[in-house]
Amino acid sequence: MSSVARSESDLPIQPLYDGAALDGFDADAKLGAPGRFPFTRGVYPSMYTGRPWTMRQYAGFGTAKESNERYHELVGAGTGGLSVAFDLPTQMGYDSDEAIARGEVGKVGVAVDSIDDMRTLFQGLPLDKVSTSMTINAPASTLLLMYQLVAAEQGIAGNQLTGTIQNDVLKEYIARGTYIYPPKQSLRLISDIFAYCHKEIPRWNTISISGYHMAEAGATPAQEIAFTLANAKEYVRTAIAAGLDVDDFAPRLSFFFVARTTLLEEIAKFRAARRIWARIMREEFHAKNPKSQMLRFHTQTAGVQLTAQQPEVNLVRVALQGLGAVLGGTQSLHTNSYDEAIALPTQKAARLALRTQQVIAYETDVTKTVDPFAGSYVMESMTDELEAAAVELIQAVEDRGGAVAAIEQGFQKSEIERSAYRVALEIDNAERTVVGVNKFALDEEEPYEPLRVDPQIEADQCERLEALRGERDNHGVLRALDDLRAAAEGTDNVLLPMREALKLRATGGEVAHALRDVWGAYVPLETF
Ligand SMILES: C[C@H](C(=O)O)C(=O)SCCNC(=O)CCNC(=O)[C@H](O)C(C)(C)COP(=O)(O)OP(=O)(O)OC[C@H]1O[C@@H](n2cnc3c(N)ncnc32)[C@H](O)[C@@H]1OP(=O)(O)O
Repeated sequence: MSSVARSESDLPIQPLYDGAALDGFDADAKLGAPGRFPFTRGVYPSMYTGRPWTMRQYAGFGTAKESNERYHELVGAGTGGLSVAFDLPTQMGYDSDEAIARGEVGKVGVAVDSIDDMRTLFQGLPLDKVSTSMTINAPASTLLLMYQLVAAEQGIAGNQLTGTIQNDVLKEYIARGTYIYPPKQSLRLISDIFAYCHKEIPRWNTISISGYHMAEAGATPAQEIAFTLANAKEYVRTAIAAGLDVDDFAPRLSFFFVARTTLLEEIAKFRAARRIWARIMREEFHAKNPKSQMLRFHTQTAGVQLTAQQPEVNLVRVALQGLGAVLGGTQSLHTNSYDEAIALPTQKAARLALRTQQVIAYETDVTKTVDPFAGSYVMESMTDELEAAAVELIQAVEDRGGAVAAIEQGFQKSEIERSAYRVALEIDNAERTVVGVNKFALDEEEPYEPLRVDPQIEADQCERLEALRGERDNHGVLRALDDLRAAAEGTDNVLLPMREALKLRATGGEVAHALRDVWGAYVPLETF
C-alpha cells in the first residue's frame, strides 16, 4: 500500500482522494461564484476569459538610460506592464555618491537619485497607458512622487496613473532587509501614502504585501500566506487608527506571492489565501466594498528553486511554476529567466522567460475556463487544509500582539528558519530530489557567459549628482527639507512637503536623511 506523502507545508497528501473528501462540502459558502465573496474561484467573474493576467517582467540595472532601453525592448516583445528593480543604495535611501553606496551602484537594479534619473527611466514610455510596478519599500513615497512629477511633466494627471509600489516594510524586517526607519514611523509613513494616493493617485495600488521573500527565505506555503496576511492586518489596523475609512484604502491593497514547482499545493495556496482575506476584511474589519475583500496578487516564480547546474533545466521549472500561478488565478506574473541563479538575466534569457508566459496564455487551454480545478477532490481538500493551517498561524501572530510585536520577538523569522533548515537537510540527504544537483548531475558543466554590470556606471552616476547639486536652487532644497522634517515631527502628511523637495531636485538620499534625522533608523534586536 502506498504511503501518505507530506506537502511543503508539512500537511498530508493522500495517494488517493475520492468522493469522501467532499462529504459535507458546502460549495456555496466555500467557493461562491468567481468574482464574488469569498473569491475562492478568483477575483473577477470572467478571469482570463475576459482579460489575461499582466505579464510583468521585473527588470532594471545600471543607469536609468540602460534600463529604459530594456523596458522598450520588453514592451516591444509584448510585455503588459513594467516592473522596476532599483539598486541597493536607492532601496536603502542613499545617493550613489555616498561612501556606503560604493560598489553597489546599478548592481541589482537601476540607480535613481533624483527626478532627473526618473525622467530618463521612463523616456518615451506612455505613463497613462502602461502600469508600472516599483519594487521599493522604505523610500516608496519618494520614488512614487518622482514618478508622479515626471508624469505631470508629460501632462498626465495623477488620476490617470496605474501601478504599484511594494511599500511593504514589515516583511523587510522579517526577510528582505531594506528597512530604514523603526516600525512605528514606517507604519505612519505607509498610512500617509494610503491617504495621499486616495486623494491624488486613486488608481494606484499603494502596497504589495509580500510573501515572496519570506518564501525565498524558507517559509512554507502555509507560513507564506499566514505571515503575509498577518502583516496585512497590521497595515489595515494602523490605517484605520490613523482615521482612514477601510473602504477608502483597502480596494488598493495588493499582494505578492511565490509559485513553486509543487503545483497542486500552490494552486490550493492561492485559493485559500483569497478566501481567508475576504473573511478577514468582511468579518473583522467590516469592509463593505467587495473590492476591499478581493485579494489581488502578483506572482513570481521561485528563484530559490533554480539551479546554477544545467541552467537550461530552469526553463522547465519556470514553465511549471508559471502554470501553477495561472491555475491559481494570479493578476500579474513574473517568470524568472533560466540564468537567474547565476547572474543578471541576459537579453535572450529575459525574452525566453516572457515567451514562457505567452505559451501558457496563448497555446494552452487553461485560460479558456475559470478556476479549472474547482470541485476536484484533491484541490478542495488541500485548499481547506491550507486554510486551516494558515488561520492557525495568523492567530499565533495575533496572540503575540500582532505582526510588529511578533517581529520584535523574532517569531516569524525563527519559524521560517526552521522550515529552511528542514529543506536544506532533505536536499543534503537526497531525500528531496533536485534534478541536476543531487540526482542526474553532469560530470562537467557547459561554460556560461553571464551579463556583468559595467563599473563605470558608478562614476557616471556620481558625476551627474555633482552637476545636479551645482545647478539646482540649493537654498530652496534646504528649506523644503526643513518643511519635511517639520511634518515628520508632527502629524501632517509628509508626502506634500516631500513632493515639493523632489520637484526642486532634492535627491532620494537627502529626503531619507531628513526623515532619519527625525525618526531615527531601525536597529534589529539581538534575537535576529
Ligand atoms: C524579488 C524582487 C525583489 O526582492 O527585489 C521583487 O520583489 S519583484 C516584485 C515585483 N512586483 C510586482 O511586479 C507587483 C505587481 N503588482 C501589480 O501589478 C498589482 O499590484 C496587481 C497584482 C493588483 C495587478 O495589477 P494589474 O494592473 O497588473 O492587474 P489587474 O488585475 O489590477 O487588472 C488591471 C485592470 O483590468 C481589470 N481587469 C482585469 N481582469 C479583468 C477581468 N477578467 N474582467 C474585468 N476586469 C478585469 C482590473 O479590474 C483592473 O482595472 P481597475 O484597476 O480599474 O480595477
